[in-house]
Parts: sequence; structure tokens; C-alpha cells
Amino acid sequence: MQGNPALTEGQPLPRHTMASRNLKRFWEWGRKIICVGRNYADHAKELKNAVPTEPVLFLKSPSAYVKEGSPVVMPYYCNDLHHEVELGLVIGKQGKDIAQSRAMEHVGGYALCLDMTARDTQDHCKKKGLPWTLAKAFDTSCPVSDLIPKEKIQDPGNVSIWLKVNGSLRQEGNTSAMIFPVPFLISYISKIITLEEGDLILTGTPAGVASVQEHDEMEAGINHVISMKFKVEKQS
Ligand SMILES: CC(=O)CC(=O)C(=O)O
Ligand SMILES: [Mg+2]
Repeated sequence: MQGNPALTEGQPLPRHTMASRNLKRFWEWGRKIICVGRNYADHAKELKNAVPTEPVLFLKSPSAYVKEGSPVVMPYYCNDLHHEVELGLVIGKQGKDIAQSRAMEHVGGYALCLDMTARDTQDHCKKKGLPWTLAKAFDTSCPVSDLIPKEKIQDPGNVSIWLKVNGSLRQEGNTSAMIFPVPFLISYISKIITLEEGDLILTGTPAGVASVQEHDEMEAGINHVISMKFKVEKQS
């Protein structure tokens, strides 16, 4: 599936007021995708970025979602598309100003996510002081797995994530290395942006980000929990 049928067909978005079984297809809800950047020191260093003292936030559009079976499409203006494997938090309960101690009550489940990044465009935007929208929010820039039930991940602060390209391991990290842990992120974000059911938070990527080319196959996983595969295509 590419894009979001709820949006492309012009139908009204569902406004659920409580977590429901529909969370299973959260990517169809048209809700926010909030991304945390530079949340792993090894990744910040590999891109020669300073290790942040506060979370770096940016957004993706709901049409960024893509599911297994459909390709990731490299935008026409991009010549250096990077993979970033990340743990996603699917919000199951609306909240504003959430205390860290109550943050996990707002997680309805998890997803394995890729934050596909037009790195050349991002570098250009950084130099010019422009927002990252073209680099981060294009259609298919957010491949996601099926919903991972909450009980399948005992501790989001100890999850091993990995990514291979054409069978070669590129990224391998554990969420224990996050600079800002999950409860802190939920609390921090909710002070700025109200979290709603069906929102997705991408929690940042560990080191090993690198380029993919047309026809490459990316495979990502969380050991013993889930894996997913995506092909790369070029926009014609
Ligand atoms: C520099 C980045 O692209 C930040 C980012 O997305 C990350 O996961 O870190
Ligand atoms: Mg990222």
C-alpha cells in the first residue's frame, strides 16, 4: 500500500476518542508522524552533528507511510537516499503535558520503522537554514511494519534493531543507547504537541546510516519480534 487511502479518497478522517482495535491499521488514520533526530550519540557523531541537549523534532506527512509489498520511491530531486532504522511508538491514548511516570500508559503498541532520508537534500537544507520537509517528509519516506502489540516488547529501553541492504548488515543498535529514553520523549513531545490515538513517534536511529540505490532490497527487524522488506525504486 502506498500513501493513505483515507486521504487520497477524500473521506473524513476517523476521530477516535479511545484506543480501539482500529489501531491495528494505525497508518490509515492520517495522524501525525513525529520524529526524533540525533537520539543516539554514535549516529550524531557519524554525521558530525553535536550530541543534542534537548530532543530534535521534525514531522513526516501521513502520505509518507508505506507498507511491505509496495516500494520506497526515491524522490526525483534526490541522489543520496539513506536508510535509518528506528523503533516506532504508536500512541493509544490522547494526552497533553504527560508526566514521564504516566508516559507508557499512552503507548498502544510499537512498530518497526524506517526514516528514509534524502541526505543530499538534508545537507543542502542545513546549509541554507531551510526546514527538512523535502529531505524527510516525502511520500514513502516512512516504511512501517504491522502494529507490534504492546505486550510483545517488555521494555522499549532494551530493544535490538537492525537493518540489512541486499543481505549485508548496515545498522545494528539497541534502544538502551538512546540519549532521551521513551518516557522522556513522550513527556517532552506532549508539552509541545498533543498526542492523539494513532500518532506515531519515531525515536531516532543508531549509527550505520548509508545510501541505497534503485533495486536495492532493505530488510529490517527486531530480533524474535518482527522483520520487514522493502525494495527501492526511483521516481519516474
Ligand atoms: C540527522 C538526522 O537525519 C536525524 C535523524 O533522523 C535521526 O534519526 O537521528
Ligand atoms: Mg531518523
